[in-house]
Amino acid sequence: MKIAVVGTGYVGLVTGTCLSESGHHVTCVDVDEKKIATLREGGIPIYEPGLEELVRRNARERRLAFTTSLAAAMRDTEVVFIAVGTPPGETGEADLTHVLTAAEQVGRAIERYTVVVNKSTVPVGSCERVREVVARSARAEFDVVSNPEFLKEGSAVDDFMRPDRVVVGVASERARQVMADLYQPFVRTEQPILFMDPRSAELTKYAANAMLATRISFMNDVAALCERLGCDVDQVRRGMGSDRRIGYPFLFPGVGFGGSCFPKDVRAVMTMARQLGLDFDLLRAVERVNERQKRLLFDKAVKHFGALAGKRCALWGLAFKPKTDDMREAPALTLAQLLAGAGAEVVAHDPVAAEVARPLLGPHVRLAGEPYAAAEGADALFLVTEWNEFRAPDYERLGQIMRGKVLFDGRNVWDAARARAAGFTYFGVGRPAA
Ligand SMILES: NC(=O)c1ccc[n+]([C@@H]2O[C@H](COP(=O)([O-])OP(=O)(O)OC[C@H]3O[C@@H](n4cnc5c(N)ncnc54)[C@H](O)[C@@H]3O)[C@@H](O)[C@H]2O)c1
Ligand SMILES: O=c1ccn([C@@H]2O[C@H](COP(=O)(O)OP(=O)(O)O[C@H]3O[C@H](CO)[C@@H](O)[C@H](O)[C@H]3O)[C@@H](O)[C@H]2O)c(=O)[nH]1
Repeated sequence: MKIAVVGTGYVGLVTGTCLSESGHHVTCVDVDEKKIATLREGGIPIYEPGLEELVRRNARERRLAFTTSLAAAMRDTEVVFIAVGTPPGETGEADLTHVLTAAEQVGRAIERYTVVVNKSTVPVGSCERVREVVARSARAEFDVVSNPEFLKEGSAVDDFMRPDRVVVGVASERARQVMADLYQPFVRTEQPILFMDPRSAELTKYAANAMLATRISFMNDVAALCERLGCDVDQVRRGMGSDRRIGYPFLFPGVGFGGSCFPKDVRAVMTMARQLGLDFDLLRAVERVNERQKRLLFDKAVKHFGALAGKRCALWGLAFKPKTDDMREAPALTLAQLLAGAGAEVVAHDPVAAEVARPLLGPHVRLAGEPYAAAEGADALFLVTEWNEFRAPDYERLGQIMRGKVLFDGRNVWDAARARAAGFTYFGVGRPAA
């Protein structure tokens, strides 16, 4: 099939590349000329494991192309994906400006039967709004389909290639067949394509993210309880997760959830509910717990040190999760700002996200090119993002180069007993004090 993808961000670029990998001819479009130039030169504008190699190969084999011209990308196209950003508007509702602009441009370029697939995360009813906008200028028949994306950053290619399920909200049999053909290579084992009405598909995306965020805030509250009761949240988590009705994923307590999706999608669901006269109290609590959690390591440091002025604090990890350079709503930003605001000297290291983080951190946070360089002379070391290279630190070396011997492990990945045996004061999240 000939496919166009509008928007070459995390979702659009992964979608376009994976579809070309399955043999289709894909043209990715973006208004950002710099992104398109980078892609045309064989680079990729984001860090996503495994993606660059796939982009290069499919481009070389002429199944994947990049352009800033949507009209050119849509020539003879049977399917066009819309994968542009839906940032939160002022009231918390998803801002549809980019989606509707893209829909308008797509409408003008339609010259043959086309399936318009919305992949962006959008409020219920958006599919219908896209249909109305496209209808104003389309010169041929078309259908609009809702196909929310569930990939996670850091494992996006794998998630797309082997999805737990594919959700397709579709009203027409013709479009349903096109979508079934398109996704068939990715659901060859037992994973289903779940066909449903477009409104239900749109809500499924928000409900899934809100549920996952709820699990995380729930565990962060369980961790707080553990600290006060002298329990170990790791053991409680294992005990809970082994119940098949609960399961293990997304039960890790930490420094709060960040990223471009959970915070904005939780807010969007609350706004959607409020506009309908419903109070989604549960999600208000999820958000409140998350705000508290982003401050947790700072509060622990204040409790331990008293005043932080003049203390040197080293941060390992800045990205909102490992294996990405995405800094959107990263908990590290909150921690760095709080520490710097309290007069501490902050030095941070991230293996990938440092350049993206630099302008967001402000002048008071220094970046180090290497983890131990960040820890040099520090009074305390904070683990914020659990990159693999931070998981087994050299405690002896840290003991020699740090000024103080205090560790704040925001992800519970360090061995508390080993750290304490090496003379460190160790604080985790929901782990018992020594
Ligand atoms: N990032 C994720 O992990 C993820 C996962 C699932 C769903 N989503 C959802 O997918 C959507 C896209 O997210 P993202 O993270 O890929 O966004 P992004 O900000 O990384 O990328 C969006 C891209 O769209 C481009 N764009 C905007 N308007 C355009 C237009 N009219 N024509 C062409 N290009 C245009 C922008 O220049 C940008 O490059 C959002 O709704 C998001 O909520 C994101
Ligand atoms: O047990 C856990 C799991 C995650 N997190 C945090 O939660 C945030 C989000 O992590 P993750 O979900 O792995 O990354 P995203 O790329 O934001 O993916 C989420 O958001 C995407 C955009 O909607 C969806 O497509 C995915 O299914 C959904 O997992 C990060 O800050 C993680 O550190 C925890 O604190 N504890």
